[in-house]
Amino acid sequence: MEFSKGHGTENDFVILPDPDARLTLTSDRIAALCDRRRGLGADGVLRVARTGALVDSGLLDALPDGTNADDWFMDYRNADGSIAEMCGNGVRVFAHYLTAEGLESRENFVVGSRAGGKPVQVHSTGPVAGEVTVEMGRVAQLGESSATIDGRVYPGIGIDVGNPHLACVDPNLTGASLVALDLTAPGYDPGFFPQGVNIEFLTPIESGAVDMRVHERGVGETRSCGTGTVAAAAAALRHDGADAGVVRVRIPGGAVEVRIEDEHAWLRGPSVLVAHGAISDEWWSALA
Ligand SMILES: N[C@H](CCC[C@H](N)C(=O)O)C(=O)O
Repeated sequence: MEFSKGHGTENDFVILPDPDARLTLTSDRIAALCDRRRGLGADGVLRVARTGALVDSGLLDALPDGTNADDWFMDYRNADGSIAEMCGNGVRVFAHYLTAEGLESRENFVVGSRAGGKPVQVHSTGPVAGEVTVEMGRVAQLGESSATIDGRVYPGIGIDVGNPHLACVDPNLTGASLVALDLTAPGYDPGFFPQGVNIEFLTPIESGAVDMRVHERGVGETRSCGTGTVAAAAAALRHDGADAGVVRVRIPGGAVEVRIEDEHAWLRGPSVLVAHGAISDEWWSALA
């Protein structure tokens, strides 16, 4: 079974080419594949399938808004096997993979996701390095909530980027003190986020940039979260009394640029394709 491995600012993914959506992606198989000891290791899995094939196989109830049957669809799974609506770093790696592998010849096209069609612009696409801008769509604020670490409360703002986020801007944080935070299991209000939540901790904007770390729903702390950088940028602009602007978001895995205008966001950043190989069919079949 063919696979590729790639990452966007060190948020890493196993890519499974499956145009006709024939693979059975149980949560046990995804969790085993993402396990960094018993599997290949990754923060998530990107199945590469035609949107129409996912509808025909019953994996999608209907074509998501902004997509057509022939579009490639990013069928994203978190490392714990759960399904998430959207993955911003994943769309960049997905678009880079499609163009580097010759599955897509256009520079501008739409990637399907459970949060709808995401228009992408592939600025560069080599066999290893790529650079992509994703039109992330609408960014909606959900109201104030908070996260906790070791009993300390971090006020934040709930933000919907297609998936749920709690972005906590802390004026007392610096890049250095951000590194010291224990992000093993930050607390949040399950009443406010009944489907779980991705939690970002960040500094206020200084010289057009913020520093951010993230604890991802279904994964744990990752070196980067694309939808999380969008939530962070929106929260940082709100902290400064603005609702539009360009923010450079520095994460442990690198840096991306987020532009927000009229409650819509664009995410620009790198993608790296690390490897291509084969997963043992016997190993895969033996998993439930
Ligand atoms: N863990 C997220 C999905 C992956 C998001 C992240 N990897 C990104 O790049 O946006 C969730 O359950 O909503």
